[in-house]
Amino acid sequence: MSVKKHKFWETQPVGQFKEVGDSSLPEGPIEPPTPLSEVKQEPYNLPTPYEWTTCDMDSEDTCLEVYNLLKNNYVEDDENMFRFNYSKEFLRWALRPSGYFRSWHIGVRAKSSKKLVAFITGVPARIRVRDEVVRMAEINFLCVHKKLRSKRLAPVMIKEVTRRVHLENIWQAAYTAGVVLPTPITTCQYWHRSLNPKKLIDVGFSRLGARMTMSRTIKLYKLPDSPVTPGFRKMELRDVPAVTRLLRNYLSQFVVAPDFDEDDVEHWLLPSENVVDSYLVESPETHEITDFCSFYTLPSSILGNQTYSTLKAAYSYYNVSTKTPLLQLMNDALIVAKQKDYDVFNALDVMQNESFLKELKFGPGDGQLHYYLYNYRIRRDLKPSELGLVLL
Ligand SMILES: CCCCCCCCCCCCCC(=O)CSCCNC(=O)CCNC(=O)[C@H](O)C(C)(C)COP(=O)(O)OP(=O)(O)OC[C@H]1O[C@@H](n2cnc3c(N)ncnc32)[C@H](O)[C@@H]1OP(=O)(O)O
Ligand SMILES: CN(C)Cc1n[nH]c2ccc(-c3ccc(F)cc3OCCn3ccnc3)cc12
Repeated sequence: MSVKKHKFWETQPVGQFKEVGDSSLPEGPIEPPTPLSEVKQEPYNLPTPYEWTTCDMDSEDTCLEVYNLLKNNYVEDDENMFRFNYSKEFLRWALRPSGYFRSWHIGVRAKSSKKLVAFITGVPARIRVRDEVVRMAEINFLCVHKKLRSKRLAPVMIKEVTRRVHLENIWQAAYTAGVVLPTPITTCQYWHRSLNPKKLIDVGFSRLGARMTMSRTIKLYKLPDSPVTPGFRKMELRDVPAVTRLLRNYLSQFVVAPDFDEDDVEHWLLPSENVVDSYLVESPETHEITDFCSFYTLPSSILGNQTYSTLKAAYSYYNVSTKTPLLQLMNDALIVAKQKDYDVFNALDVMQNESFLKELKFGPGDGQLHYYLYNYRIRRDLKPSELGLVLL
């Protein structure tokens, strides 16, 4: 039982720590929707020196401001050696799916300097929880400038994005965090597969194994020069209907998963240079599409290293295997990532990922990623293998 005081989160419609284990509480929304006329019409108050701003990600200048705020102030690993460095094109992709609301791309500026000092976003998504498809907001990119931390700005930003989501008649949300908050629906481990072990050791991401030399380590992680599966190729626009069928069928086995339609698949899974890569297996005999794998590109800045400034990382996204063994499919994903000069391939232990992690020489990461639902209780917390949702 956690004794931590969550002064803000205790006021929110989320599972509270003291309720953990009380399976008498019904599954579903914690609070009913409010009539739209009763939703607060005006923004929450910020401390005097600050003002709200809506960030138009189509604007090159604004997108650059958001990029720089995150590049300098967003998530770091536990040892503060790396910081996510989401690219501008990645941010535009992540924040503008079909049906997005510009008003959910919320910034805070200092009134005097007009500098962007904080950010939080939502994008609309249809998330299935068991048999219920729920319209939700996926909340992400919460960031307060390092100089403005511990001033209780985050709760104001969370309340403001909640208010703007409510105005669109959406009452649930999904989000993930590396920190424990009331109350995770599941807690995942992340794993790393070295592709460029020399660089990873040089920058301190990995350590040379005991009784291992560098050349032995390079050999250990060596991969073939090209994919081994016949019919393995990049996804194209014409594949959207087949990939949608394949993915919907695969995701139906999980307790929580996105309810992707063809529009969603076109946006989230069609390859986009330096943002998202997706491949499929088209049977050379029948031309049926039998398997699919994808990863997104999220570099991390390397803090305080003279030689290298950036870690090029691929993150496992959605993968479906119906004919090709998942192990072989994911090994082909590793092979193309290595071909494209990624340093490391990361994966969470969600979906069926656990079945390939150890065998493909992934090593465990040093932290966890917690998944949360807002205003939606589920009967008991899930195993990572019951989760079919990957947030960026
Ligand atoms: C119906 C629609 C609903 C939509 C909304 C749904 C909910 C969406 C929720 C958001 C989901 C975002 C998902 C996402 O973006 C992915 S998680 C990544 C979050 N961002 C970072 O870690 C970047 C670096 N850190 C920062 O910028 C600051 O430390 C942040 C801004 C994180 C906190 O700023 P700060 O200056 O360090 O702290 P105060 O302002 O003084 O505030 C302290 C309070 O904030 C609570 N806190 C700390 N970290 C949090 C986190 N990651 N989520 C939620 N709450 C978080 C903390 O527990 C405390 O509340 P408590 O006293 O109750 O414990
Ligand atoms: C998901 N999305 C919301 C971003 C996000 N927020 N908080 C996080 C905490 C961990 C991971 C994560 C997820 C998968 C993974 F393989 C490695 C990870 O972090 C490694 C540690 N690290 C942090 C920064 N640079 C390296 C992502 C996130």
